[in-house]
Amino acid sequence: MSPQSLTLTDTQLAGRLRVPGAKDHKYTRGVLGVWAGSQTYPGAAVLACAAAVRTGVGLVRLQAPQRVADLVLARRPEVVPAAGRSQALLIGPGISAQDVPRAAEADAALALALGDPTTPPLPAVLDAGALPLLACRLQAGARCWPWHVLTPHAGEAAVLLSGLGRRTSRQQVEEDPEATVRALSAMTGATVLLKGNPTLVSGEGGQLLVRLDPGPAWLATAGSGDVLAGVLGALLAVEAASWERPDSEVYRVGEACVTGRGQADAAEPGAGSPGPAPVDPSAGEPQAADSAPLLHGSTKSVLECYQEDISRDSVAIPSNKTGGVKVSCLTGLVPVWMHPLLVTALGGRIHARAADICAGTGPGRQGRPLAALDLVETLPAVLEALLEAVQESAS
Ligand SMILES: NC(=O)C1=CN([C@@H]2O[C@H](COP(=O)(O)OP(=O)(O)OC[C@H]3O[C@@H](n4cnc5c(N)ncnc54)[C@H](O)[C@@H]3O)[C@@H](O)[C@H]2O)[C@@H](O)CC1
Ligand SMILES: Nc1ncnc2c1ncn2[C@@H]1O[C@H](COP(=O)(O)OP(=O)(O)O)[C@@H](O)[C@H]1O
Repeated sequence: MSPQSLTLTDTQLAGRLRVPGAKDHKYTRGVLGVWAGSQTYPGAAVLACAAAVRTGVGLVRLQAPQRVADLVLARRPEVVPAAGRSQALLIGPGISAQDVPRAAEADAALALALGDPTTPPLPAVLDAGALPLLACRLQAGARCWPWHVLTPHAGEAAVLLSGLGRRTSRQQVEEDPEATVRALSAMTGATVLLKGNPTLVSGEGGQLLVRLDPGPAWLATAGSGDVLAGVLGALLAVEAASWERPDSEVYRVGEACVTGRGQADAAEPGAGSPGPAPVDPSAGEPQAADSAPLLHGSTKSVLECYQEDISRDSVAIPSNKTGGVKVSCLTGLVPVWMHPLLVTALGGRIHARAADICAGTGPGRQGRPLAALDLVETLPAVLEALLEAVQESAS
């Protein structure tokens, strides 16, 4: 694949949003495990957890020192300050290497997110204090997968690149953010959102780049990146939860991988290709042609989709079922390997739109200062507007 730069509309991005169905409960809507906040930076955990809750995840679990947990609960009593199974992780806001015990906890969570030969990786947002820890683990031989979303600002990107052996200054990152974000994606294997103006997302080893509307410069305020991390964490958890449903897209992709269905669609991209036949959830597990390792609808099956040497261009699926809307992207079909990029870009877009509302910016309007917590309270309205846009484009 040659390097590509994608332009994605709000409606295309919003197609990745999921509306809960009648049979959903909190565990099917996504559980996010958060390692954020420390004695020095307790507020980062408040902002990240509140943002995740307001983005619409089923449950947020927090692993943090008591004082941090107390502050989070005072603001968001929905958060559960205890360990348990999570479908996605958010690691790093408000954690620094100087706080050695707290950094060690984050590092243990990072090991969980990265997986090992016996345990598959988990989708995870790796922000702030998680990034230097990641550099060490990558130097020791670990590798990210596309559902690891890194969210450095220019300073953190410089430290991360340097930690990976490419000595880079913050100034160099700011001079060439595109080269930086592509290099980080290539060197880590992750999806990378480089914050700032511009805000750029790169995936597929740096081959794909999305340039996002950065939002107003009022966003340059303490904690707004922690809010973005919470939004992204929630989106990943919702996405990962959907993999466990027998009628999910990934379940269907798994079927396409095993049976070869879907390849014909890719040969004739666009123009309303129907994609693999829908799975009838009432019919029990669909039968695969050979063995059915990809049909369990779990994180493992998603991992196998990436690990199998499938022809990437041939695994195309009809996009998201939100209201039966087709989210056309490039060809009218959204290949599974583009999902992390789209979900990450969607998070960035939600964040920027929330900022526009809070700051009151728009054509000819300079707006007003915003505070990071204001962004959080605006998130439901942003999500509602995006979902409405998807519905309108379908009708
Ligand atoms: N209320 C809170 O608890 C807050 C906690 N925060 C946490 O504070 C910790 C330290 O965060 P910092 O970002 O200040 O990192 P640092 O203080 O470690 O800054 C690292 C370097 O990056 C540069 N830098 C900082 N922001 C930049 C940007 N947006 N673009 C380019 N360069 C930039 C700085 O000049 C510095 O050279 C993180 O864990 C973060 O999550 C911040 O999010 C602020 C709010
Ligand atoms: N000049 C700017 N224009 C638009 N957005 C900006 C600008 N500067 C920073 N931002 C955005 O503000 C957020 C700041 O995040 P970050 O640097 O992590 O702050 P914090 O660590 O305080 O949360 C990012 O989303 C970034 O893209």
